[in-house]
Amino acid sequence: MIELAGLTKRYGEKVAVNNLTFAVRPGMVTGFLGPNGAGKSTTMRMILGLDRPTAGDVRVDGRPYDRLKDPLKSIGALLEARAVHGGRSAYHHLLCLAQSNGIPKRRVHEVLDTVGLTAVARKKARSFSLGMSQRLGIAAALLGDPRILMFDEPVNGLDPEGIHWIRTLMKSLAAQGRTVFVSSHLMSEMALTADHLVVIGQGRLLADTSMAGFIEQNSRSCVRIRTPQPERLLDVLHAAGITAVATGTGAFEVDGGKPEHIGELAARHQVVLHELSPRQASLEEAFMRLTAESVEYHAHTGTPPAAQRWGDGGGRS
Ligand SMILES: Nc1ncnc2c1ncn2[C@@H]1O[C@H](COP(=O)(O)OP(=O)(O)OP(=O)(O)O)[C@@H](O)[C@H]1O
Repeated sequence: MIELAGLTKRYGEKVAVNNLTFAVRPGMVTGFLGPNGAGKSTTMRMILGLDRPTAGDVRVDGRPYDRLKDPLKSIGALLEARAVHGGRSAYHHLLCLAQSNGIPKRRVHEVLDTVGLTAVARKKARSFSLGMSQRLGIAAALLGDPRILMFDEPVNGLDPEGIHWIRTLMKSLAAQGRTVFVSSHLMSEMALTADHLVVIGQGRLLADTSMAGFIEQNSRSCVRIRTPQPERLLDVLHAAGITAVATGTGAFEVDGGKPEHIGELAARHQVVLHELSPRQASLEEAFMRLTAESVEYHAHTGTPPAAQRWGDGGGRS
């Protein structure tokens, strides 16, 4: 378990992490989500004692990191995949780590096998691709057989096979009862991996929720309608107790409506429809709405907020 209480980090005027309180529990994958610059890496560095909090407290298995007896046996972390001595082979990198932490040599062979690097174990780390470096970083995290694992953006720059491998590994580590804490700025990735979500923006806690709860709250659907008889349609819908909102592009949207229900109503009242399409808000869009206020650097696309709310799956003339 990792516990944060009022954790805060300032760099001069900048508040990178602002009064974070939450717990990361065992037996599940907890996704740590936030836009770029939200404070994820700073939080993870404080968990590992690499950055000193300005205020608050963080504990790993009930203790501050620097009071852990065998840190690598309590928590393993991948923060920066390329932070390896490039002139060393994968085998020697892991062997040095094992020897300086009282970890038996056989674990080096075991973790090389787990991450699929046995065949290239004697090659210099500087010749490794990003995917191989990520695997080596994960092997180092697993070396002490820790109950807690922490990965900072582990799928960045990986090909689909590498992404699938990391996803499967994280789930299997959680299924073994371990605590798995993984950061990402992609909701779509977390939706496939995490059981629990902690969302931050500008250093503040925005959500601490189960993935299932987040999906249930944010997977609302709507129906998009276009008609050459808008006034008639609105009257028919209004009489049926249905609220339609104009999108500003000549179409209407009914939040949570069913297309068959609206289509039948329109047919019964002889209203001509040119479009009747169900739409689903994606989790990525729900995440963007949640963090919209806290994104530091917006890209100005010129797209109006109403059009960004729902997936634009075509149908626009
Ligand atoms: N050593 C530092 N000195 C000054 N400011 C810093 C330092 N480290 C981080 N920051 C600032 O703190 C904020 C949080 O940064 P952090 O790297 O923790 O965010 P992040 O969520 O990990 O972002 P990303 O997804 O881009 O990696 C940013 O505004 C960053 O510029």
